[in-house]
Amino acid sequence: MEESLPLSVIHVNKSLLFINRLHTLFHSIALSFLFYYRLTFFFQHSKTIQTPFLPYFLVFSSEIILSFIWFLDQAFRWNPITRSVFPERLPENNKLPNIDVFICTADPTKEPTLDVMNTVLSAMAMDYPHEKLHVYVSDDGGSSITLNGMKEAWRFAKWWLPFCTRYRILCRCPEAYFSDSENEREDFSENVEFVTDKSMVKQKYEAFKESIMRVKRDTIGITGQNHASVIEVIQENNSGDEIEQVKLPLLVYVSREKKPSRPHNFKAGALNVLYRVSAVISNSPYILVLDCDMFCSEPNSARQAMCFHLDPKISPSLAFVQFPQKFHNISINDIYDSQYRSAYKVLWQGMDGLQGPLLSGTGFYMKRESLYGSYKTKDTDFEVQEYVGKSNEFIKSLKQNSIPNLVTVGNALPIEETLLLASCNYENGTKWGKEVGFLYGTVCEDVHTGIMLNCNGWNSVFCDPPKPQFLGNSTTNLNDLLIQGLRWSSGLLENGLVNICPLINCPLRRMSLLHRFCLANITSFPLYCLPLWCFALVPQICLLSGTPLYPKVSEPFFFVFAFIYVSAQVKFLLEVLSTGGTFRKFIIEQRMWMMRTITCHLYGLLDCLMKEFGLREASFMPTNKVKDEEQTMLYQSDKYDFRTSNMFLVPMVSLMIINIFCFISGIYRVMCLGELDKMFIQLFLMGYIIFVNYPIIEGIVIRKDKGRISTSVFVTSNVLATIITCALYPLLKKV
Ligand SMILES: O=c1ccn([C@@H]2O[C@H](COP(=O)(O)OP(=O)(O)O[C@H]3O[C@H](CO)[C@@H](O)[C@H](O)[C@H]3O)[C@@H](O)[C@H]2O)c(=O)[nH]1
Ligand SMILES: [Mn+2]
Repeated sequence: MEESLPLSVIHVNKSLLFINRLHTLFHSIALSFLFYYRLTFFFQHSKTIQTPFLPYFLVFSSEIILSFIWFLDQAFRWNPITRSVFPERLPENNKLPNIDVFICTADPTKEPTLDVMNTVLSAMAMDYPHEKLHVYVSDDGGSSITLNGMKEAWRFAKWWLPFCTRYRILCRCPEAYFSDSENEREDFSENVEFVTDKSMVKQKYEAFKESIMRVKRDTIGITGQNHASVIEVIQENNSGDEIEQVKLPLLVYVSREKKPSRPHNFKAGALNVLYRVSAVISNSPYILVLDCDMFCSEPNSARQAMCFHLDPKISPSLAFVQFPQKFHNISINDIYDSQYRSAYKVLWQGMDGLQGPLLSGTGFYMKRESLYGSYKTKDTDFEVQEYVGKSNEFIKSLKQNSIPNLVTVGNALPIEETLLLASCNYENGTKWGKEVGFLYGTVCEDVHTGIMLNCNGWNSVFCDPPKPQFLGNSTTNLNDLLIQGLRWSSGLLENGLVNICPLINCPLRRMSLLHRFCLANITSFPLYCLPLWCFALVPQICLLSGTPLYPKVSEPFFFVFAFIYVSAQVKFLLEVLSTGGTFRKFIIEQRMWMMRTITCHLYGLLDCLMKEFGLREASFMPTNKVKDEEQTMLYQSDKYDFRTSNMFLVPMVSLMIINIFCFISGIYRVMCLGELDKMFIQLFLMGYIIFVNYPIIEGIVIRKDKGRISTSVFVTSNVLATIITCALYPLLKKV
């Protein structure tokens, strides 16, 4: 009886589905009227040349691009689903499969060691048989600080893990646990033994913290870009500890070899080294990947993921179970939309109803086998070596089909072999990063790898339980956010335009059309920058010269445009409200969309093109994770921190100046020349842009704090705005 109960169920919100499809239908009809209107204009235009051609052409092209991306976007809304899991129905502990946990860190100055170790500890303390967990940390910085931190973490784990298990602690990240009193379980808070144990463990934690803080920078001779491979299994150093023997998960430090002359392929390169090294040590059939800033906040994710991986109906084609990225450092109003609401509350659910969500870089349980590529089709040993490299131990691990090499900790570990597997030259002439493992050639290795898996016929599952299983650090200032956004848009475009174009390059039988649309949408949405730049400039400058680009209010086609605007806004508002947002969030998300699109998506596009033409090298700048008091204060009081480079700020401010200037001139025209009927839509567009981006005006005019927009930026932006206006005005009027 027990056996027949499902491990997971799917929920479909029928009314949501109905509303979505109805909206798609009506909105598409309205868009076809819009196209009809524009095309008839071009048709008539060729006969009567009164109005300039260029602005119409630009606006119409922008409308086509926007509609195209909107159309692809509807695939996410077609069949959204959610899932629930029943981990209590899993087989007993000794029948559960082994799991290897991969944690990546790159730079101890940008990624504080204490935080990284908290991630390590939270993963070691998961509610899963400890002998079945193996935690591997990749240190791309090759820093003794990290290695030392892991030794300290290991010592502390001997106290932390038994404490978590004994009292069934919910939050297993020590820092989060000790800084939040709400983490206590009701049933123990009165218990005397618990209280003494807790204070004892807390003391140990303080000591652990101090020992990490105490370590001075001791990295003379090695730098992040130049060091030999180091692999060390963190072990008992029987220092006569008074504590009883506790079984801890295996903990391994891995720092791959790096040479300045050799490309190291960023995080994907690091993950592939962990993938090989772990194959000859533990070779677990499942892999959990975590960024160093993303800790396990609840201990159950492994069991929840197993509800899919061990389900005979889902498992055969299942590559990975993705959990959403959720963040612990987000303020109530979330002024930067740092939580990426739409991705993890709308898009991933939508893809889950098709072939499964995209790989999101962290918080996923991957089936080891899914990254083998087509190794099974290779016949001779020679072919296999050409494919995955020369390590016989590694090749053996593939054949063993996930039987662990290591059963008990303390066996002689193949360290020599692992050093070879972590060396720079190992991948020479093989298919690593092209067909095997995580893919190279992009700074969005996650999306790229996910798409490749889909193309090879693998599926994925989105698991978003009510309580967040993983909590990370999101970007909470404009500078970090825009730098990260630039990297993403450049990487995504690279995926979409260059590496694998999802619309064209996947075998049809392996991927449905709708899923293809989703992938195409995700990899091409940075192209939004083209229409948005156009809508931020062309109608504005045309208003100055009195060129109307839209139908008059008194014409019937006015209602087509009005309908499109209102229907898009209402649909979006409903979506925000129904996924836990507020009206304010609805405005904030539009603002961030505009700010990101105007700046980082444009630069991302340029970056991608330059990389394509060999003018620039790919770079992965890790996001800053060090907290800054002042910046946090601005963030918590909902003030934008405009301290970012001029490259980002000046275009934003210039466009705002142009919009305000044209809006005022527009009002004048309306008053003096009575052109409201003719110019209403253009005037409205400017009003809308100014209203949504009001904080920029505040940053220039009202604010006095350090995060405001400085006078020099304002002056530079004015110069740029004047140049743009003077250049475009005659062009848009005459051509
Ligand atoms: O050369 C590198 C660069 C980065 N990392 C690690 O990669 C992770 C992600 O880097 P982070 O700076 O935190 O970037 P984010 O923009 O926050 O990361 C998002 O975007 C990345 C792709 O651009 C994904 O890999 C991540 O999972 C996703 O959270 C971190 O653990 C880094 O330590 C490395 O190991 N080696
Ligand atoms: Mn991160």
